[in-house]
Order: sequence, then structure tokens, then C-alpha cells
Amino acid sequence: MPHPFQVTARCTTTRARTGRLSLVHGTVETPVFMPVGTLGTVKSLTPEDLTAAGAQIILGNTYHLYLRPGCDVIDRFSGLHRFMNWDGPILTDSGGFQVFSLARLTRITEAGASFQSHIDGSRHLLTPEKSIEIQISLDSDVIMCLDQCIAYPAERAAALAALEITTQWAGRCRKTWREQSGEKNALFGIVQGGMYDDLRRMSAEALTAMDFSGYALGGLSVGEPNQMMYDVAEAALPLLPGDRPKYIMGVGTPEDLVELTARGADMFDCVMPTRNARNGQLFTRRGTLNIANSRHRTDTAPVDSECACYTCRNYSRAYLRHLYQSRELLAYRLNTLHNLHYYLDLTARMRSAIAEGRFEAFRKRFYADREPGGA
Ligand SMILES: CNc1nc2c(CCNCc3ccccc3)c3nc(N)[nH]c(=O)c3cc2[nH]1
Repeated sequence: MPHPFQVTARCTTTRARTGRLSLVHGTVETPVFMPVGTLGTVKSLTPEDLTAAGAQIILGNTYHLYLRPGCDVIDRFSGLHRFMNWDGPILTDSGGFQVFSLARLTRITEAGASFQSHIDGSRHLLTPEKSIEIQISLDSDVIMCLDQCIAYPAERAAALAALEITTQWAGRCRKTWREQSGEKNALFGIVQGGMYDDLRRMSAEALTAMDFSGYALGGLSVGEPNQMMYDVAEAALPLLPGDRPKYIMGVGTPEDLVELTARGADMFDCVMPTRNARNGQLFTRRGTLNIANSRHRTDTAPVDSECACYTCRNYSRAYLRHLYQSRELLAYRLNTLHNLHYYLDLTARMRSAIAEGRFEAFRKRFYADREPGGA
């Protein structure tokens, strides 16, 4: 299929832009935040909840789903959509990052990543070909190349070695994708290179030459200072083709989404809205608040008086604090519904601001609303 992305509006004073990504299971308006659904579920939410909250595309994960429930189970449903009853677009990560961050006794060779399952200790070899085959069997709309994410800090030589393996694997991924999926779904290359601008340029040029449907910046949000992440993204994003979507993996806070959209990024994923919800940290326009704090004990107001989500329309901070203190299951669901709505609404407001030529005003207001001590 011709590459599936077109830019629909551009900011004149920053690199922010809106775009449209046409995928097999639907169209995605960018900038977009993609809720993480590691094990075929965005924890505590149904697909109807996700749609009501404004989710356009969700994330699945090759590593997790391959280990449990296993591809043979998902094959019975012809893919992840029917298995989890989500009929919108799905992006699957290739498993590289999860092997490094979750598995034990991982060994990387040119062949692939050999590792021990964090579930039962069984040994596996994840090759570029295998990762693409699993993502095709998941019927993923956006497939990610298998890559090697380098930790932070990393010596230049280690960053170079990881990007060379990543580049070699990208070629093998593209070959398998062309042979086995007929290019039906989109395939994204992942730029590595640590915090070294010259290595990032080398990686971006090598992947651009292979002509992918879209490109991701990997190797960020791995413990580096925030400003360093912004600087690496600022230097690397313009090296990628302007007519292809640019995805920054594992990012980030609301501020990160605003700052990286301003630098030209189109797609984001992060566990923060869902994970922090389960830890009682709620996002609002004024900043974050911790619902366990005793100051909310008798507060009859919603989390955020300007929020239109189900939680804010129906429940008070006092009730949410009570549920959280009681470790009631409903606490996780209501907190997650709110946080996900906040992230999805933030990206929807950015899309409108860019389309209407007022992104800088939006960015100023975003910071002006935030109270120093949080919400
Ligand atoms: C949090 N910081 C961070 N995350 C990164 C990820 C994973 C992105 N999230 C995908 C996901 C999908 C389903 C379930 C859970 C997570 C990366 N993935 C790849 N392939 N390569 C990276 O360099 C890379 C770098 C990252 N930094």
C-alpha cells in the first residue's frame, strides 16, 4: 500500500503538525496518544471505555503475548482484534525493549535476542523474522522492527554496536514484512544511537534509505535528563522524512507530549496515565495530585472541575480517596478512566490548536494553568 500518512496542517512558528494515518482498521488523527494494552487489555478498561475516552489506536506487545497466551491461542481469532474485541487500529511493539527490560539472561547476537521467559524461565530466541511473523499473526496495523534499545548512559562504542545490529535487523524485518504480509500493514523503523547526534544521524539515514511507512525514535525515556531527551529529539526528528509519521516510544509526561509535538513528533505511548492511576496519581490542568493525600478527605469537588470525563462528572475527590484508601477495585477503574481521558483530551486539544494556527498560544496557556505545587 502507498505510505499511509498525510500532513493536514502545520504550525508556522514550531515544527508541530497535524496528520492523518490511514490504517487497515481505521484512520488515526495525529498528534496521537496511544494507550498501552500490554496483555491485550488496557488495565481495568473495556474497549467501549477506550472509545468513549477518545482512544483511536492502542498498543499491544509481541514479547508478552507470545509468552502468554501464546500465538496459537490468538491465531484461533485471526488476530488480536477479535481476541480482545477492539476493532480499531493496534500498534504492536517488536519485543526488543521488553526482552531487555523484563526477561532474564538475555544474550544479543546478530541472529537475535535469546532470553529466559520472566514467567516460567523457558528459553527463547526472538529473531527479526520471528518478531515480524508474530506481529503479522496478531494482525497488527502498525508493526515495529526488532531493535536493540541501549540503556542510558552508554559508551559511544556500545551505542554504535547497538545501532549497527538495529540497522541490520531492520533490513531483515523489512524483507520478512514484504514477503509475508504483502505490505498490507504499516512497518516502522526504529532509530537508535543513544544520546549521540552523529550516531542518530547515521541510524536515521540508514533507515530512511530502506523506505519505511513511518519511523520511531527509540532509546529515549530510559533515564536520561528530560532536556537531553528534548535535545536528541530536536536534532533527530528533522532527519526523518517529513511525509512519514514520527513516533517517540515510551514518552511521556503531559509536558513531554507538548514539547515533543512542538519539535515535530506525531505519535506517543506511555504507561504513565494507566500506571500512575493505579498508584493514586491523577493528572489535571493544574498539575498532578495524589488522591491518597488527606487534604482530599472531605473534598466534595471532582478531580478537575474542567474535566468532562465519566469520573469527574459523577464522583468527588472524597469518594475517590475513600476507594483508593480501601484498595477497592473501582478506584483503579475510575482513576484510569480519568487519567486516560486527560491524555487523550490533551492530544485532541493540541490537534485543534495546530489546525487553527494557535499552537503557541495553546502551549503558553498549558504552562500558565499549572500551579507550582501541583493540583
Ligand atoms: C518507557 N520508556 C521507553 N519505552 C520504550 C519502548 C517501549 C515503548 N512502549 C511499548 C509498549 C507496548 C506495549 C506494552 C508496553 C510497552 C521502546 N520500544 C522499542 N522497541 N525500542 C525502544 O528503543 C524503546 C524505548 C523506550 N523507552
